[in-house]
Amino acid sequence: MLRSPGYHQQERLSHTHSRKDLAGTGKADHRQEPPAVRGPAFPYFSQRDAKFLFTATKPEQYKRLSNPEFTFAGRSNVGKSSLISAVLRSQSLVKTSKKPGHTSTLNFFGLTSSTYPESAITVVDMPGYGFRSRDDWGQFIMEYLSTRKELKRVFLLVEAKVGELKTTDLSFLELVEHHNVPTQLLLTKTDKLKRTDLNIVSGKVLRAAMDVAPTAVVPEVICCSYKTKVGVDAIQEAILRASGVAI
Ligand SMILES: Nc1nc2c(ncn2[C@@H]2O[C@H](COP(=O)(O)OP(=O)(O)OP(=O)(O)O)[C@@H](O)[C@H]2O)c(=O)[nH]1
Ligand SMILES: [Mg+2]
Repeated sequence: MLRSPGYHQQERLSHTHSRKDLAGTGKADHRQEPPAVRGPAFPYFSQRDAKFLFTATKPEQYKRLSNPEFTFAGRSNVGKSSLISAVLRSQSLVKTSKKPGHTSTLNFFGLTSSTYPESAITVVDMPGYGFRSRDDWGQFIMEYLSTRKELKRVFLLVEAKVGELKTTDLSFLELVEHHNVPTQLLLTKTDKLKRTDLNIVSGKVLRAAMDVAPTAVVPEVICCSYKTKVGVDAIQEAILRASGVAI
């Protein structure tokens, strides 16, 4: 059972769009604030350095870790690696590229410091599905999602400007529903969209995801941008709350 208890009881985060918002007046908060990542999770993340743990292209290569694991998934070029580098506050460690299909292995990262030499959480960067993805990637994803006991939550990234879930996203959601993996939508590159459009897109995407994966999908979208750093604090907070780390 991979579901984290009580995830649905999360407090409302800034830059998030909950199911309640969608049914209501559309007064969700999507302010594009200046690049300041100073939410309640900031002390935890700022006191630790990102550390590359290992890389994997097949299940035998990913080691067992006792820490809760958070995996960033989504179509190629949606901004997974960029967002991880912002969340972990390490631009040099996580490689990004303008070209889709850049990340080609499953890359595992931890957070450590001299005071806390053992990382308490793991963040995983997935290769994108869709454009230029490997033929056997679907099988690899399936094995990872179905067997990885450490997996606490998947963040499924959808580019705000695309404005909808593609067939590959829907297939991915069917998988997480089948394997009962809590999955939270991140609407990315929100700097490219007007706030009013963002409200509409958040609602549309969340409803579509919940139709396919009503049990797995966390009923709250985080709107984020690597460029402006909006929503990075909300992702950090979601990670710590789902891990049971006190903040
Ligand atoms: N405008 C804007 N561009 C972004 C943002 N996040 C990422 N990008 C750009 O989008 C491109 C792809 O970013 P990556 O982080 O490498 O995307 P990815 O999902 O890891 O891609 P793959 O590894 O190929 O699957 C890069 O050129 C980034 O600079 C954002 O928030 N806003
Ligand atoms: Mg990448």
